[in-house]
Amino acid sequence: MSASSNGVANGAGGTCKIDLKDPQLLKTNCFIGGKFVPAAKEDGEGWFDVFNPATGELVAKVADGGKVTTQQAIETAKSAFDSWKKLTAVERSTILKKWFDLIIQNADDLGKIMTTEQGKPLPEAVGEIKYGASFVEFFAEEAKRLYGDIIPAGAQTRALVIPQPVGVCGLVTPWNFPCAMLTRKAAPALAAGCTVVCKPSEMTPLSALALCELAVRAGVPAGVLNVVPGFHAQPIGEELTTNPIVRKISFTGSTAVGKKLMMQSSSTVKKVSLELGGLAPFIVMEDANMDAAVSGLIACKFRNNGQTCICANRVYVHSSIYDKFAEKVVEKVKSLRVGNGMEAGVNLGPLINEKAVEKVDRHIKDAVSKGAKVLIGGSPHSLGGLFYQPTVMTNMTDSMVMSCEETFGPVIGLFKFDSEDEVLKRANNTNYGLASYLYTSDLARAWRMAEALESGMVGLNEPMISTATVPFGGVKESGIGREGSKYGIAEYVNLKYVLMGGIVPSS
Ligand SMILES: NC(=O)c1ccc[n+]([C@@H]2O[C@H](COP(=O)([O-])OP(=O)(O)OC[C@H]3O[C@@H](n4cnc5c(N)ncnc54)[C@H](O)[C@@H]3O)[C@@H](O)[C@H]2O)c1
Ligand SMILES: O=CCCC(=O)O
Repeated sequence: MSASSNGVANGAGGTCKIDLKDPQLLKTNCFIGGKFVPAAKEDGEGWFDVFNPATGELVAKVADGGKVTTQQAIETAKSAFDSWKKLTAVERSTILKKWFDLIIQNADDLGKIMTTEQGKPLPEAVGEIKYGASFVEFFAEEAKRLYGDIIPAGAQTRALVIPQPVGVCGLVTPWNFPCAMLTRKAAPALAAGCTVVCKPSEMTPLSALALCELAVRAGVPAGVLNVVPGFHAQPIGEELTTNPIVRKISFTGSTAVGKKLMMQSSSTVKKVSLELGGLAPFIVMEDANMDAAVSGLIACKFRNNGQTCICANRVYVHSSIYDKFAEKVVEKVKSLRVGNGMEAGVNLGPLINEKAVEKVDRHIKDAVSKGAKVLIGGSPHSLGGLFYQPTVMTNMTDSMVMSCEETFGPVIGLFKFDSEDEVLKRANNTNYGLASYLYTSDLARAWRMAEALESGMVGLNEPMISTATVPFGGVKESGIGREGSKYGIAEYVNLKYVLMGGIVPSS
């Protein structure tokens, strides 16, 4: 079956038309060698459905790539690597800046595509497009600052260190930030001189493909950026991780899949970066500015309806302020509006799929069965479908699933604690270590606790920690490597050491 020219085809549950200023941004084929092409014959030349999580309508039928399509993309990226790496940093930077400009110019359309396939409210989707674009801008600049070193050596020698692009990179990205997770990888890779093959989530391939259309317009040469969408992730992932041409895998997604890709990548000893799951503790000390902590928690927890890897998952509140804090949080949650993200005034869209709804429901039921008290919400929303009520629970204990499993939904569970030592122990008692949040007015305590928290990132009296300029990433089973900042481009280079001899010292 083939998609119609605007990418919209008839589905049993109705179809969904996206009202775009530029309909050419809605692409449904694979993007290989600078062209939108069907999946390979050997992969069946099939299509898979992308649904709108708010309405259940079919948004588009997208080319269903597999192993052979991925092989073709890898070969294409390999051919493009030779000339792309030879461009000067300024030449690559100029192209990336053009891509950035086009993403910003088309932010409204890109936001509509994202809201339609992912569900987040339109203003939040447009916000993600701008956030995603900021990685392209940042790394366009950073391309020009990929410095090497000269190290003093012997009397007649000098040791040189040259950063060189690693080669073809396989980038695997999730559905929760379909634009920013891709640009956070592709922009530094391209800036460093690498070429890439991306596999977006099967739930949100349209955002990735729209970025490709803009890359063509920006002058990104054919084969430098390739995207293979596919319903079955495994064959694409297997090819990316075992094909010897691919020299680097960068993955964002669940810890379980990250471990698998890391293991698969070991057969060809690839460089690996992993941005995985989190279980962020959000700690409110007795000396915190309570209103700031409440607002911070709402911003942090409900970003993307709780479906963000750095969302607070365990909220620890000092026993002396616990009841008041809970009351204030409930007041704020009452004002959150749930609905279709295309409607004005909506704060929380749908969850991504049935599995996500079941997980949220399971976490709440587990907590309630062990003594938690639901102050607001606690069940699916009356809108039905994938909508869930924003929920606040008290009386949380460490025996509940929410204390050790990522919820990825709009649920706040408040855990009581009595001392700094106790809360640090409980916060660190997990294999995850992505983000932590701490609210306190005591500067010495802020330093002490920030240093003691076992996570790659800490928000100190601050819930919104992500920007292109800082190193994003986790410790323990939350990941390896950093994205964003000067450290983000380092993930896409190998350092070559050259010993230069024959230097005759001046007399
Ligand atoms: N640390 C971070 O920066 C970060 C950012 C966003 C999301 N996440 C995490 O991602 C998870 C949610 O995303 P998700 O549900 O899309 O995760 P997921 O692991 O199910 O999927 C992520 C991507 O991997 C693909 N995939 C799944 N199985 C694969 C396989 N066998 N081989 C190759 N690719 C495979 C999926 O199709 C998707 O493209 C959460 O755990 C969240 O915390 C982490
Ligand atoms: O889901 C995790 C990534 C979101 C972010 O970059 O802040």
